[in-house]
This record gives sequence, C-alpha cells and structure tokens, in this order.
Amino acid sequence: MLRSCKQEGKCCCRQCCDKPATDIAGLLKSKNEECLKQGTTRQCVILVDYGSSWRDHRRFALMTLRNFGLGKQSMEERIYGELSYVIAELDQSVGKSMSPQTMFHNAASNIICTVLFGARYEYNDEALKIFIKLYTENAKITNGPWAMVYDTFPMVRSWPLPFQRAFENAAIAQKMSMDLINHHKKTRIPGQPRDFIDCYLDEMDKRGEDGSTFVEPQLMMYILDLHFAGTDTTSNTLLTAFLYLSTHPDIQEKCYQEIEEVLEDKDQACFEDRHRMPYTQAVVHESQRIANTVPLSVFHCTTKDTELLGYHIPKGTLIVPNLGSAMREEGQWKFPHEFNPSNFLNEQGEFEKPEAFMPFSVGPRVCLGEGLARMELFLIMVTLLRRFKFAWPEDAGDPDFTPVFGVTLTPKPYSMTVTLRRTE
Ligand code: HEM
Repeated sequence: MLRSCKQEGKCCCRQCCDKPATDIAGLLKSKNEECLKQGTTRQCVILVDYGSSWRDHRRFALMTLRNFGLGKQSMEERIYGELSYVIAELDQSVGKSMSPQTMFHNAASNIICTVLFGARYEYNDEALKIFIKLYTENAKITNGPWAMVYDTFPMVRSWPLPFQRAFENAAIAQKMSMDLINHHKKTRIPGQPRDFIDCYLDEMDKRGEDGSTFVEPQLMMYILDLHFAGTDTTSNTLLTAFLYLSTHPDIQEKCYQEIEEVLEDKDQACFEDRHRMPYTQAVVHESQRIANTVPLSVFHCTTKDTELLGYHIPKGTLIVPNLGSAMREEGQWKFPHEFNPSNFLNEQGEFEKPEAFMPFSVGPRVCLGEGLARMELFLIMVTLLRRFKFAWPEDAGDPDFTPVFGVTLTPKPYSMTVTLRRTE
C-alpha cells in the first residue's frame, strides 16, 4: 500500500485515516483496551469503539472545552498562569544546568487539570507525582514487549509478570479519579459548573438514568483519558523541542529574533501572534514532526468492508496508522531526516504545512485536544525562548536523539543550561 502511495506521490496515512465518513474510525478490542479495562467495566473516548457513546462523549468534551475557553482568551490565561510556575522554576536554574523532564509534565498536567478539576497541583505535591508516574509508566508498558506477551499468550495473563504493573497503576489512577469526583459531588452547586467534572455531573442530572451513557464510571475513565492524553503528549513534544533547540543554537537565535521583532514592547504573546511569526511557527511544527510523539496513533479497525488504493480491506481489520512514517517520508519533506524548520517554509519564507504533517492523526478520530495542544506548544515555546537562552551543557557529551519507545515517544533524560535574556 505504501508503495502505491509513493508511486502516486500521495500520503498513504492521510488517505487512509481521512477516508469518507467513518470507515476506519472503529477500534478493535485490542490489548490496550483489555489492559486498561481491567478493574473497571467502562471505557470512555480514546479506546472506545465507534458508536453513539463515543460520539456523545466526544461532542460533550469538545463543547465543554470550548465553554472553558479553548480558542478564547481564558485558555491563554490558564496557560500563562501555569507558565509563571515554569518560569519560577527556570529562574532558579539560571547559570546552571537543569533537567526539564518533570517540569514539562507537571506544567502540561496542571493546564488540563484546571479544566478538568478546577485546580492545579504544586510541583512537589504527591498526587501530581503519582499521576505522572502512573501515566508515564503505562505509556511505556502498554506498547512494550510485556504487553505483546500478554496479547499473544492469553494463558499468562494472570501470572505475576511485569504487565501486572499496568493494571496496578490503572487501579490507583481510577481510585484517584473517583476521589476527585466524590469531592466534587459534595461541594458542587448544580447548574453552576466550576469545571469539567461539574459539567458532566450536570449532564448526568439532565439526561437521567434511562439508558444514558453518561454515568459515573464513564466520568471516572473520561477524566483519566483526558488527563493522560493531555499530559504525556504535550510534555514529550516540549521535551523534544527543547532538546533540539538547545543543540541547534542558530535555530533558537532566529526564533528569538523573530519573537522580539514581532512582540516589541508587548509583555506576552497571544495565540493569534503565530500568524506574524512564520519562522517560530515552522520551529513549533518541525519540533512536532521530529518528536513524532504518538508514532502509531491509536490502533483503529474498519467498521465495514472498504477499499483503499485498490486494496480490499474487510470489516474488522486492524489498522495501525503509522503517523511516524508519514512525517519522515521521502518525497513529502524537503529534509525528512533532519531538524530543519525549512520543512514548513516556502521560498518566500512563509509558513506552509505539508499534508503529510499529521501528529494529531486525521479523520473522525483526530485528536480531541489538538486546539489546546497547539496553543500550549506555541505559547510555552515563545514565552520561554523570549526570556531564556537554552544550551547543551559543555560537559554533557554528544546528545543522544534516540527516543524511548512507547504509546508516546520520550526523549532520553537530558539537561540544558539556562541563561536569562530578559527579566520582566
Ligand atoms: C502534542 C500533543 C498531542 C498529540 C501529538 C496528540 C496526538 C493524538 C493522536 C495521534 C490521537 C489518536 C487519533 C486517532 O485515533 O486517530 C489522539 C487522540 C486523542 N487525544 Fe490527543 N494529542 C495531543 C494532545 C492532546 C491533549 C492536550 C488532549 C486533551 C484535551 C488530547 C486528547 C485526546 C483524546 C481524548 C483523544 C481520543 C479522540 C477520539 O478517539 O475520539 N490530546 N491524540
């Protein structure tokens, strides 16, 4: 299939995921689903099959995110609120080297937490540390060799092998999610939602109990879906971006110059400013391309017999969207194998997005948090690059760009030195 796509000069992944309607929007009962399903009878959005429950929950989340300010100023304010803590942490590292590993996870987690639970956690809060540990561990286990063993040999599933860790983690996360819901139930005023949980509880009241898919166990899983999806993805993309920026000082400097020129005396950037910053936009996108954060997307399956590039694909076939291959495919990119913002710039230096760019996937199951993630990446990168200069430490040896594989790709732990450019 890849060969016929190449012959036609088209992007195979896009043609596949973007098929009309919902031909491949289904999901098989995969090992991932089985893994995460243990201990609960519900799934919510990410691993749920195509159908009315998925559609209703997806619509509800998009509407609720919009009501809490996505695309409006209030989401920018949430991001800037969290950025002030990131800046405080980096301020303490000025003149030294620091590892950004947990900092970006904490920040991304807190931004989505303010929408979900109406609260953020201090960076040394035990609950935040536990959430992040559970998510990062499970992101590796569920696409790792032990998950393959689990999937291939049903008889070993109850044995005390390392995949049991994923179930233990899921059980702890579910309990934490349920505690948050119970706390909300005690403190909420119906009809006056403070956050996503309150909105969902209001929706449950509205729909009643007659066959509605809006029920508490779904809410518990929904919180975890959104919290995990909104944390490990954005943070690993930022980690990759700063790994490459600290090792490519020329690119970092060009970004800084453009940001300063465009913002002049303005205290901070807004998301709209991206249209006046083609080079920085290109760097943000190039970071996402090279990060290849969710390399195999979420596994789909065909919902009916379908045709793709002349191939017949029967209903129920497992589809693994290889987003990573699209984002490095020769013929689709000027510089497929190097970190080079020119991949997103035309001859006139204007920002241009090739169709093979699909870190959020495409089609009906496209990432639900794309808008939020894009806003976070732009505002965080612009703000930090304007205030600080990041460099690869002289004594750190050669950088290792090989990521650690999992549901998400993670750069190996690294440090960068931090210098202050401006104080206000
Ligand atoms: C750089 C950051 C992000 C990347 C690269 C990313 C990527 C992806 C990808 C590849 C998928 C699978 C789409 C498919 O099945 O075809 C996905 C699904 C999803 N993402 Fe994201 N994501 C990011 C940030 C976020 C954020 C911030 C949220 C939270 C609001 C989020 C929530 C979701 C949800 C709920 C789904 C499941 C959608 C569905 O099946 O209907 N993501 N994401």
